[in-house]
Amino acid sequence: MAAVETNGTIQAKTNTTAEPVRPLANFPPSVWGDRFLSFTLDNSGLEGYARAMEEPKEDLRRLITDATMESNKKLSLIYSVHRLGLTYLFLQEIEAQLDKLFKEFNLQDYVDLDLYTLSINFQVFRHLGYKIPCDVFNKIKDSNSGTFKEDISTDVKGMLGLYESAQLRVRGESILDEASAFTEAKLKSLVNTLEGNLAKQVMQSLRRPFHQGMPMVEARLYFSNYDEDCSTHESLLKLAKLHFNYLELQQKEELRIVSKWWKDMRFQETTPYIRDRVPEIYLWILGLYFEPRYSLARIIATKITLFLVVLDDTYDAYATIEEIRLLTDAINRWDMSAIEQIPEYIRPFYKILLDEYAELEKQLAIEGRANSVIASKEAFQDIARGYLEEAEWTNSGYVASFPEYMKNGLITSAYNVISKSALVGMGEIVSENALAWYESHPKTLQASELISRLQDDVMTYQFERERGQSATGVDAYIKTYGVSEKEAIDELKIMIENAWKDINEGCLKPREVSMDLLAPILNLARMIDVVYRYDDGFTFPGKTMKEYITLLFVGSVSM
Ligand SMILES: CC(C)=CCC/C(C)=C/CC/C(C)=C/COP(=O)(O)OP(=O)(O)O
Ligand SMILES: [Mg+2]
Ligand SMILES: [Mg+2]
Ligand SMILES: [Mg+2]
Repeated sequence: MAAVETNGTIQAKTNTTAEPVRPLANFPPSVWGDRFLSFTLDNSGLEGYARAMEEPKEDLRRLITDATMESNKKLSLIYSVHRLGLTYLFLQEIEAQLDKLFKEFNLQDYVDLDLYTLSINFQVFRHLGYKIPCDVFNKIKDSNSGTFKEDISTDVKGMLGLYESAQLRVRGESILDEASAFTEAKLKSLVNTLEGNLAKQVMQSLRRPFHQGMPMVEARLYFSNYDEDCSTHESLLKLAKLHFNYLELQQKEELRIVSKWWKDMRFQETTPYIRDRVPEIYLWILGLYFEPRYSLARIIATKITLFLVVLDDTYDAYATIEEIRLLTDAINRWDMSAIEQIPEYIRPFYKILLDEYAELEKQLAIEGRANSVIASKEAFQDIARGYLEEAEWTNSGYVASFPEYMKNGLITSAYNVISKSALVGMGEIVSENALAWYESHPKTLQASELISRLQDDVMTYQFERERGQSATGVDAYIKTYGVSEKEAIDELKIMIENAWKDINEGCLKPREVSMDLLAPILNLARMIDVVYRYDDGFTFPGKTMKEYITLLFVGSVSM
C-alpha cells in the first residue's frame, strides 16, 4: 500500500477511494469514565429521607403561613426557602403570602429599610413573578448628583443584596444597570479584605450571581455559605439537607440509567470522534428542573440532548460535506429505509435515533400526548438543516451577514429542540396550549436561544475559526458592521444582557404560561452561564462542570 504526501498529511493510498480528509478535533476524553454506572439505589434510603422530611416540612408550612410574623421576617424566610430550592414544596402557601404582601406594598415603607433587607424583599417578589418597582432603590442615589451615595460603599451586605437584585432587572431599569456595574466593581475591590461567611458569600455571588446559577447547586452552596440565615428556623436547615440528600439519591439513579443506556448504545465505539460527556449533559438537563416528579422527563431529555452532541460533533468534527448532505436528507426523511444512503459509521446513530423516537411516540400516545414527541422530532430535523447550512457556509468559505447568521443561529443554539424535548416527560401540565405556546417561538424562548448561541460563540469562535468554520456570531458581526473583534464581542455581550432582561420580563406576572413551563427556558439560559461564562466548559469540562458534578453526585451532605 503506497503512502503519498498530499497537502502535508500522509494519506494511505489504498486501491479503494482515498479516505477523505476529515476535520478531526481530538476532543479531550471523558473526565468520569464508567464512574456513575456502579451506583445502586437503596430505596429504603430514599423512603427514609422522604419520611424524615415530613416533620420539618410541616413546621415550615406553619411558619410560612404564620399571620403574626412581621412582613420583612416573612419575606426573608421565603427568600431562604427559595434559595434552598424548596419553593415548589410550598408554592400555594408562598403565593398566598406574596399576593397579600404585594397588595399591601407601599413605596413609603421602603424608605427606612436598610439596603440588605430592601434587596431581599425585592428579590423575593421578582423571583416569584411580582414586578415590585425598581424605584425602591431610588433612595441609594444622591438626588442632586445622581450618583450612588457614598455610605452604601461601606455596606457590604447591602451591596451584595443590591448586586443580586440587579440581575433580575428588565429593560428600562437603568438604576439597576448602574447598580449591577457599581456593586460588582466595589465588591471585587474589597472581597479580599472580608472574612468568614461574608467573604464566602461575596465570592460566590461574584463568581456567579444566584439568578444565573444552577438551582440545585445554588441550593447546596446556600446552606454551606449562609448557615446563619438557614439557622433562623431549625426546620429550614434540616429540611434543606434531607431534601438535598433525597434528590441526590434519585439523581444518581437517573445518571446511572442514562450512563448505562449510552454504553449499551456503543456510541463511543461507532462514533469515537465525538465528545464523551454523559454526566455533563445529564447535569445540563438537571439544571432545567430538579423536582422529583420530573425524573422521567430528565432521562428522556438527556437522551435527546446526547443525540444532539453526536449530531453536532459529526457535522463539526468528522463528516465531509457530502456525508452531511446525505445525513441531513435522511433525517428529514426520517425513515429507516434511508439508512442505505448514509455512510456506514453513522448508521447505528440513525437507527437508534429513529427507534428511540418511535418508542417515545408510542409511550406518549398512551397519555394522548404524542404531539410533544412530534414537536421534538420536528425541531430535531430543523437543527439538522441548521447544522447543514453552517456546513455549507464553511464548505464554500461564505461568511454570512449577522442577521442571516442569527436566523440560522437561533436554530443551531439547540434550545428549541432541547426545551421541547424537556416537555415530553413532564406529564399533563404540557397541555395543547402549552405546546402551542412553545411552537409560537415566544420571545422568552428566542432570548434563551440567543444567549445560548452568542455566549457559546464568544467562548468558542477562536477554536472554531482555527478549524476553518466560517460561521460564528463574532465573524458575522465583524463582517456586517465593520467593527473590531473586541467591539463585536462587546456588542454581542450587550445583546446577551438584553436577552436576559427579556427572560426576566417573561417570568413576571401575568405570565403567558405557568412558571412550570417557563422554568426550563429560564434554566437553559442559566446553564449557558454555568458552562460558558469563563470558558468553553463543555468541550473542556474539567472546571465548573467537574466541580458541580462532584458537588452533586460524589459527596452527600452530613446531617
Ligand atoms: C450551542 C450550544 C451552547 C448549545 C447548548 C445546548 C447543547 C448541549 C447542544 C448539544 C450540542 C452541543 C454540546 C453544542 C455546544 O458545543 P459547540 O460549541 O460545539 O456548539 P456549536 O457547534 O453549535 O458551536
Ligand atoms: Mg460544535
Ligand atoms: Mg456545530
Ligand atoms: Mg461553538
